[in-house]
Amino acid sequence: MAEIKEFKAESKRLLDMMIHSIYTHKEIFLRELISNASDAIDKYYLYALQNGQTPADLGIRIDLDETNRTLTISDNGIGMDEEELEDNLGTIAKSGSSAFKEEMKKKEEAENKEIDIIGQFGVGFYSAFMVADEVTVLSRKAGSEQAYCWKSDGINGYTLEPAEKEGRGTTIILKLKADDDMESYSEYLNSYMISDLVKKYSDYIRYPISMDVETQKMVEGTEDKETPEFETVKESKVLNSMTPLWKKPKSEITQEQFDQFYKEHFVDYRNPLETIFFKVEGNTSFTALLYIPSAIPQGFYTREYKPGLQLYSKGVFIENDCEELLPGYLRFVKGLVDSQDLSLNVSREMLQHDHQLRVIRNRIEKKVLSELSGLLKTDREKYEKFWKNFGLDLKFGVYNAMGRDNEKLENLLLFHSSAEKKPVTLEEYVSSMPEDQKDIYYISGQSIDVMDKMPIVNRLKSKGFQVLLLTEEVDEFVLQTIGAYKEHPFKNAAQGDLDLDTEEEKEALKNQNEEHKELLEFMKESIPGVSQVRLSNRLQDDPVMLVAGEGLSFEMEKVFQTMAAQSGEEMPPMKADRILEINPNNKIWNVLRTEYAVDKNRVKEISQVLYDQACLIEGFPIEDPIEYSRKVVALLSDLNE
Ligand SMILES: Nc1ncnc2c1ncn2[C@@H]1O[C@H](COP(=O)(O)OP(=O)(O)OP(=O)(O)O)[C@@H](O)[C@H]1O
Repeated sequence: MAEIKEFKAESKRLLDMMIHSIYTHKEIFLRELISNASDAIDKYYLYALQNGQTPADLGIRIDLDETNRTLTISDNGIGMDEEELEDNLGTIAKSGSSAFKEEMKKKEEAENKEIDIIGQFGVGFYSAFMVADEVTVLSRKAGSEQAYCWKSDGINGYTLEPAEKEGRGTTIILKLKADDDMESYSEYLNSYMISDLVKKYSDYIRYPISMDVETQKMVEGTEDKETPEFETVKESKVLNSMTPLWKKPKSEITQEQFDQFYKEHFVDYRNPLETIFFKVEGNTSFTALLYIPSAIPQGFYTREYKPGLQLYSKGVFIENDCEELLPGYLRFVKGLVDSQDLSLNVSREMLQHDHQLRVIRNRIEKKVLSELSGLLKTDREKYEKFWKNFGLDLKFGVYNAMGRDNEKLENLLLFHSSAEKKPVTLEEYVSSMPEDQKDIYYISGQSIDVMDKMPIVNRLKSKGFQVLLLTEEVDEFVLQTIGAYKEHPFKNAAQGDLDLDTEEEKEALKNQNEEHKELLEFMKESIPGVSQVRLSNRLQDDPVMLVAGEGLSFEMEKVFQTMAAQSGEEMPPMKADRILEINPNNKIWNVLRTEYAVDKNRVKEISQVLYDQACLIEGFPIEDPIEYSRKVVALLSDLNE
């Protein structure tokens, strides 16, 4: 009987912690052991080259034995001698791989691109004890005839003794724990489960990982029968695809392969709209394969939608949906990042330094934006398709940045133009402005058609000015955040003074307002809620219009009201200043003037009806519809008198 050696004291504590708390998913034990096997083969590869041997048939094997409840992982890598087994597996957190890397560095052979060691902490091996209550390691070092057997239950120490083994390498046998209420360890004996785990975590390990899997085969000699017979046979199958698509040079990848990869990995049956593939070399080197979907992803607007990119470290899968890799407004981007420079924490489940992530995220952001800007210039139709799906996200990007880095996104924005009858960029708007136009005009509303017919829009159009017709709630906030584009301020056409009149027109209007000051004041007093009633040249044919004062616009008021209603919280009412403008060229103005001399009460009634009408045009509910209807009918009835 071999002598039982104790784990070193600190190792004992670490082991317990390992098994119970470092990893959140028990299944990653397979990833750890496969990564170790792959590292060992890498090391052998180098050893073989240095010793004039030709490495051949390198690979990893998985064997499942239901009867004995064992899962075995074998590799034909470098193997371990007695001392290494003792050192590497008897002391937790002593990584032979990091010692190897140090040595490599010293020899300045680390340049050798073939060597890309995954292990660094010296704890991964122990994850085996999360699923096994006995682990046996049979190992024979390359160049030695003697093998050794290390065995442990993970609690009481380990035994180490000479053993027999054919060929070099390491075989690790896990005796799986018995199933309990919390966990079914038996599932690690299921070949489908193991295939899935290899695909998930170790698909891009560059040596073949093979396993016997059951397949249906036609029984020989039955092919000519009416119903050919089938039998279940076990066949060795390679489970991993080995070379990650993104590790190939761009010139060797077809768009079809990119598309196929997207569809397989990112749950979409459509081809992506755009593929972005790039590598960055430097302090933080990485490869990114990104996609812009051609349609809004399923559940995009629900809480369940998980933004973020897949993260790989040296081809080994680390996590899905890594949000830190993307700014929020690019949450529609799908794809992955693979970096060899990430400082992962011990469990490889979390990233330690957000600095590296920030570097990667900034590069990704820049790249995506420059690709979008290229698309806007070279393929407008495609860009507009993108804009239709994800333009809202870019707008939120502007809004949430609160005026920081406006230049980053402002040139990618599109708004519907009254002149072009299609979306235009701010650059396009400004470059088609007549010389006497100072401001960029916009108006907000529910429908482009309705806004396009609005009196003020017609007025601006008649002067050769185009108007941006905004339909989304966030639009006005976005323009306010930007403030001005190329020194042209944004101006809400339905708000404040537009300063469109000539000096003479301004003078004439001022005089008119002065002359009828008393009537206008009387009207104001008759309408609760308005801050001013005035004559205006803003209107062409229509009798009245409701205009907001400087500050809050009507559309913003509506947005705040909706927000307050949704939150259910008591908020102080956010109200835009209401100004009623009257067209002095409309017949109603004459009526008001005449009636003011004879029947002030009637002027009061007409004023209130006009105000309610202006509210309706602006999309506000009228306060007392019954009263409004009574007044209209009364006024109509008067026509016959
Ligand atoms: N299959 C193997 N063949 C040869 N050596 C191995 C094998 N598995 C483990 N080792 C040795 O045991 C050491 C400890 O392995 P362990 O998985 O605990 O740590 P690591 O791989 O170095 O780091 P990490 O914690 O990042 O996985 C390794 O560094 C390696 O030297």
